[in-house]
Amino acid sequence: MHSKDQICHDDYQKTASWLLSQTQHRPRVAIVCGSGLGMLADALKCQDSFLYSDIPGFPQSTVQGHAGRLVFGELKGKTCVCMQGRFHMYEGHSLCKTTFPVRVFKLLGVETLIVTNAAGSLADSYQVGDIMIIKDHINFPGLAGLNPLNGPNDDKFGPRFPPMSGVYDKDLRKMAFDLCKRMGVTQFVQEGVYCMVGGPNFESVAEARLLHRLGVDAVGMSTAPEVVVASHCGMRVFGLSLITNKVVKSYDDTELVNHEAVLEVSKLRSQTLQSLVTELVSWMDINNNTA
Ligand SMILES: O=P(O)(O)O[C@@H]1C[C@H](O)[C@@H](CO)O1
Ligand code: HPA
Repeated sequence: MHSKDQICHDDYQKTASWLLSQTQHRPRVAIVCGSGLGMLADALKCQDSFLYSDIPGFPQSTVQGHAGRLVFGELKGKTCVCMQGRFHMYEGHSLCKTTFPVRVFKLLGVETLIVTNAAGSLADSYQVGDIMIIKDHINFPGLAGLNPLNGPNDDKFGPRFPPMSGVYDKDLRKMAFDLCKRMGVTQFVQEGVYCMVGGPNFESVAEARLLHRLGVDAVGMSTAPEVVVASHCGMRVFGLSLITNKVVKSYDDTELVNHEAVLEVSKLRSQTLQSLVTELVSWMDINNNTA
C-alpha cells in the first residue's frame, strides 16, 4: 500500500492471486448484489464461497442486508462470481476501497459486471416493486470531486480520462428487456436514469424535488463508483435497480422511508430478479475458461 487510501496494482493482484489459488472457478461475469438482493447468489451451482473477512485485502461489509460473502459458481453453465454485500462510501470506506473488488475481478478475468441495487423512485410513473434497467447514471459524489479514479492513474487498468457515455451496454439492455417480455414481467420493468447520492440519510423533500427536476428516475447510495471503475478498465456493464420506495416529494406526505422497508420490498421481487439475472447470463456471449 502507498498510503491509507491509495491502493496499488500489487494489492489488487495479491487478492486476485489468493482467490485463484482457492477456487477452480474462472469467472467471466461478476454480479454485485444490492441491499437485500443477496439471494441472487443462491442460484449459483457448484459454489465456492469466501467470507470477506477471510479474503486478504478485502474490505468488510457493515450494512444489514449485505452478508459479506464472495460466491463463485455457475449460472446455467456460465462461471460467475457474486458479491453478497457491497461497500458504500457512507460506511466510511474510501472510494478506492468501495471499488476494490471490481479491479480484483478484472484481474480474475471478468469481462462483464452486473450491478444491482435498491433505490427510491422519483419518476411519477414508477411503482414500488418495479425493476429499472439502468440506462445511465448521475454520479453526484463524482461531480463533486469524489471519484474512485482520483489520484495517480494506473495505466495498467485504463486511461487517465475515460469516457463515461454509453457505459450501460445497449445490447445487454435490449437483451434484458426481451427476456422480460418472454418472462411476462414487462408491466413492472422500466428503463431509466439512476442517481448516486452519498447517503446515509434519505433525501429531504427539497433534495427529492431537485433530483426529480434533473431527470433522475431512481436514487440510491451506491453503484456509480463500481461502474466508473469497471468501465475504466474496459468491462461491459449492465445494471438493475429494484424500486423499494417512492421518494417523498411533497411536504404533505408524512410517510418516512427506512432501511427495513427497503429490505422487505427486496424480498418481494427476489425470485424475478434472480431469474432475470440467470437468464441474462445464460444468454450472454461468453466462453468459459478453466483453471
Ligand atoms: O447497496 P444498495 O445501493 O442496494 O443499498 C441501498 C442504498 C443504501 O445502502 C440502502 C438504503 O436502504 O439501500
Ligand atoms: N434514497 C436513497 N437510497 C435509497 C433509497 C432512497 O429513497 N431507497 C433505497 N436506497
